[in-house]
Amino acid sequence: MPDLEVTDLCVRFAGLAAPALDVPELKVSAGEMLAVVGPSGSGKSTLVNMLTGLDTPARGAILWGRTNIGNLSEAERDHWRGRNVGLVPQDFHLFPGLSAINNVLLPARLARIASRTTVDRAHDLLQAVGLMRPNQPINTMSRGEMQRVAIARALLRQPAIVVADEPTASLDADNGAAVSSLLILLARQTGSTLIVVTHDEALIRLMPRHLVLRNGRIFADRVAEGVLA
Ligand SMILES: Nc1ncnc2c1ncn2[C@@H]1O[C@H](COP(=O)(O)OP(=O)(O)OP(=O)(O)O)[C@@H](O)[C@H]1O
Repeated sequence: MPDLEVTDLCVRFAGLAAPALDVPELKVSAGEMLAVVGPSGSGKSTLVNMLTGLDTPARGAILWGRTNIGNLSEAERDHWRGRNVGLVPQDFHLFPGLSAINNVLLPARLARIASRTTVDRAHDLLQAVGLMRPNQPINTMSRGEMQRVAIARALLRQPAIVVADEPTASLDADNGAAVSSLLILLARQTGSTLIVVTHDEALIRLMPRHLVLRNGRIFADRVAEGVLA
C-alpha cells in the first residue's frame, strides 16, 4: 500500500486570480483515513481530482509510493486509477438499466479481470453493504441503496486507495450513518487509505484526521482525538 506525498502543488483555472489549490506539502500514510472539509469553492473537488489523477496539476508532484501520477499520460493515469483507486462519485455513476451486481462488476469486466473469485467477491460485497437482491435493477433502487452499490463497486478490486465524494450527501441521517460506518469498516478490512470529501458532521466525527481547506489552502490539518485510526 503506497503512502501519499504531495509537494508544491498549485492548480490555477482561467478567470481565477488566485490558485484554486495551493498545497506546499501534504503527507498521508498508507491506510490513513482522512476527511477533506471546507466551504463550497475551497478546493476539495480539485484536490480529489488531482489525488486520483482525474486531472493533472500545472505544477507540483503527487507521489503515491514511487509513482508521480502527474507525470503519467492520460492512458497511464486511467490504468493506474483502475488498479489502485476505488472511487465513490457523488452522483454514483451507475447504469440504471443494469442490475446491482452487473454495476459492481462492470469496471472489472471492462478491464477483463472478472474471474469467478471476483464475481464471488462482488456478491459478498453486496451482502456486506446490506443488499440482498443482487439482480435488482438500479432504476428501482432508493438513493441509499444506490450509494451502497457504488461503495461495493469501489471496493471490488480491494483498492489501495478509496476516495468518496460526499458519500452521505443525498441520504437521511440513519442511512448516512450506516453508509459511513460501512465505508470505514470495509476500507479498514482491506487496509485501504480512505479519503472522504464531506460536509456531514456525523461522518467527520468518525474520521481520525481532518484536512480543512479554505481558499485553496490547507487551513488546518488536525488529528481528531478519541477516533481510532
Ligand atoms: N474547471 C474549472 N474551471 C474554472 N474554475 C474552476 C474549475 N473547477 C473548479 N473551479 C473553481 O475552483 C475553485 C475550487 O472549486 P472546487 O470544486 O474544488 O471546490 P469545492 O470545495 O469542491 O466546492 P463544493 O463544496 O461546492 O463542491 C472554485 O472557485 C471553482 O469555481
